[in-house]
Amino acid sequence: MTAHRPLLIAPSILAADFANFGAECAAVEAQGADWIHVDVMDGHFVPNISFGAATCAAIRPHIKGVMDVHLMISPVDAYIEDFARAGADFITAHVEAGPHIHRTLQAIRASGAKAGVALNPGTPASAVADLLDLADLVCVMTVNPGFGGQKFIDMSAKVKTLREMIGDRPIHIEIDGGVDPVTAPIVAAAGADVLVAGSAVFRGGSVSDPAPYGTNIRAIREAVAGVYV
Ligand SMILES: O=C(CO)[C@H](O)[C@H](O)COP(=O)(O)O
Ligand SMILES: [Fe+2]
Repeated sequence: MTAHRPLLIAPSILAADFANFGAECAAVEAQGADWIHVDVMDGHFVPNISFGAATCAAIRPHIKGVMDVHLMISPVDAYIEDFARAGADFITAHVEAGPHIHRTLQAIRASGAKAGVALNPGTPASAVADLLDLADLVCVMTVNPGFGGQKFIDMSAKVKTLREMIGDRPIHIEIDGGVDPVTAPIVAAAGADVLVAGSAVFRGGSVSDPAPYGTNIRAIREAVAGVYV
């Protein structure tokens, strides 16, 4: 099912120290993070405001690997170039964010970034059926977007459906929301290969004491080791 790709852990800096993003990104990468997940919220598509493209550009030099930008904004298209210029490797937009997600994914790829499409918990897998040729990543939300630290909503049936729909295409299935060592195996067994985790990674650590980040990342990896094959 997923044997051809490694399981990737993408800490969400929504749970990091906002006054210290650059150092937090470097610290969590040094502790074993595969990607850095960056949550952009506009107070309109979701009921919370986080930060925008200028913050992404500021943290980019502190990230050695992949910067994975999750846009919880509407409209999207006018801002794609800003996030691409900020150095996003993946730009993910929500299927619910507007009437023209197909055009949005085209625009993301045209910007040079890889294109992701996100699904809220209430949106079925079928919503991306005609988008897979334009997508490098499908993000399955396991919380209603807008806040970190929420309780996991089991979307494993949707993940299984997506994995079948995707087949052999090189498209990541990313899980976002409430991922920890208890919930990670549920979605990894269903076919997800990128796990976003904010609270469960940053809990207990800090830039001056980053070792807990590594412990928390390893705990998630060890929890999925038996089921991710
Ligand atoms: O997109 C998000 C919220 O809308 C965050 O990426 C997500 O909530 C991660 O945080 P946590 O692991 O604490 O749930
Ligand atoms: Fe996110």
